[in-house]
Amino acid sequence: MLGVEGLTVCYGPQVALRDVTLRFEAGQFTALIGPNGAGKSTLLRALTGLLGEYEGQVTYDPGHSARSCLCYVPQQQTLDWGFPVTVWDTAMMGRTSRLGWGRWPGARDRQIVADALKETGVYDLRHRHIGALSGGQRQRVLLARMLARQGHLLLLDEPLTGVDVTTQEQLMALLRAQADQGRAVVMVTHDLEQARRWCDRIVLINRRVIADGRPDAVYTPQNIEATFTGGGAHG
Ligand SMILES: Nc1ncnc2c1ncn2[C@@H]1O[C@H](COP(=O)(O)OP(=O)(O)OP(=O)(O)O)[C@@H](O)[C@H]1O
Repeated sequence: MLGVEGLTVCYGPQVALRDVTLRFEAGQFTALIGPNGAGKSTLLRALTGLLGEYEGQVTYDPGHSARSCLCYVPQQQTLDWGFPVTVWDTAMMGRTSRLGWGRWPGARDRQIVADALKETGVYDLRHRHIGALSGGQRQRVLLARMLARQGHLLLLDEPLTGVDVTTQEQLMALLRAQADQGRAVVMVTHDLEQARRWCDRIVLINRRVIADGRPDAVYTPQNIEATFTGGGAHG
């Protein structure tokens, strides 16, 4: 459905990713796991088409373009939470980005946004300014915006950061359900155990792919060591 082939990304002399080939399928919930600076966010940005220069290819299946199908939830701290918009407006952005220029949201769009806010548990906060929310509430709003867009490819960069344990479980169940409904879900996380419980597939990455497969097959001491001791970066 979506993938990269031979992807190499450099920031000046720094190699962020080297010759990465991965394919993400509909109905699959994948966790991207690796240490800080492993290139996980860079990989997600490449998949969105936001990355400027790279070697290799980003591929979409025919009929699926990034423009119409993709939902990207960046790391919470990379966003401007002082921007003067409400929870409702933010979720509606997921809809308007889908509609395109010159088309105004109608009753159906408002219903979709209301449903997304209810599903993520922030409907009652819809009139609140986004700057007045807690970290967990902000994350729920970002997921509501993602749901409102109704895309098929969901890319999430550390969606559980700053979220309490109960909320984390709710959000993971929500993402699992998205995959079960036929969407491709790709999530960057640092939580190995949570990924094991909820995801079909784990990709261990440290500038290159160290291991890729079902959680039990991937979580070997050798793979974990190669990923987190830096062996992956130069090996
Ligand atoms: N815009 C940029 N300019 C220069 N270097 C960058 C840029 N973006 C990322 N890097 C570098 O590329 C490497 C990979 O960064 P990236 O953010 O993709 O890693 P990550 O695995 O998502 O890390 P983290 O878990 O800390 O979010 C890091 O060494 C980072 O410093």
